[in-house]
Amino acid sequence: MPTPPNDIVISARDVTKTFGSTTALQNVNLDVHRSEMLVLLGLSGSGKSTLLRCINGLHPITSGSVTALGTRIDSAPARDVRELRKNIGFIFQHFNLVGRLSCLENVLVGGLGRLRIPRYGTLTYPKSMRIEALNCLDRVGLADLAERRADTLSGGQQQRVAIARTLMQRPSIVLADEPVASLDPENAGVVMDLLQRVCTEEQLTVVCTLHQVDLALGWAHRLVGLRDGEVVLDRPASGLLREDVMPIYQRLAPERDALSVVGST
Ligand SMILES: Nc1ncnc2c1ncn2[C@@H]1O[C@H](COP(=O)(O)OP(=O)(O)OP(=O)(O)O)[C@@H](O)[C@H]1O
Repeated sequence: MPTPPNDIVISARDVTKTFGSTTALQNVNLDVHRSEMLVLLGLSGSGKSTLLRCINGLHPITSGSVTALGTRIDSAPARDVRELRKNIGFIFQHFNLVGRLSCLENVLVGGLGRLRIPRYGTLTYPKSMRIEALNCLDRVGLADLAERRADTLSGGQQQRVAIARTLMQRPSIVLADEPVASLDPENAGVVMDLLQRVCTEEQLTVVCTLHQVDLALGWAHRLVGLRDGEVVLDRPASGLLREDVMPIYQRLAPERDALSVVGST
């Protein structure tokens, strides 16, 4: 059954982004639906991270339009973009936790956007937020490590704390830039499981960049392939095979190109 248009939470229209003489994105069109887990694939330099950063307004686009949660990021007043960003979580390859803080306080930082004044130290946060943060840690299976310094955790555990911090932000959209690139295969699976769970159980929309095709096929609802800044593959993951995806990593002459761009879900 086709998804109703009002279920679209991110919409990119003819997005082009240049850095000087480099064209990082070229006429990208993409609609992402509520509760969809979309994985962006492509060679290094194909534009995956740039697209994520254009979606949350970290990179101003050169032309086209980007709408997220009903706000035109490319033309909205800065204040509206700041409000929108509170609804967009970002997960980084290197976790970006504050190593000397406890896991609980790192998670509490995710809720700072809801407070008028900054807090320093777990006990300065309202009790309701401390309970919520503990609950977020519990959802990633790490409640028992709440008091541990973040820099004593393994990489996989740190990424789970980063996901808990994002949940504490109560976002509608989660952007994840190579969230498993620093992890071993087992921990990568755990993190992908968590991202998929927040997507389906909490109705969040996840857009995630990956280099591992097998992880994308295993966990994504939809795969989008970029090549030289252009969308060259856009298919539901269900029924998709590795060999359907691999051509995005080849640089073929256009007349020999095995890919045909397929419309979204
Ligand atoms: N801030 C920047 N200044 C100049 N050029 C940039 C900047 N950010 C990205 N680029 C260029 O834009 C292109 C796309 O880069 P991007 O980082 O989006 O690719 P990617 O697919 O995410 O790569 P990777 O998989 O290695 O992270 C590259 O040619 C890159 O050098």
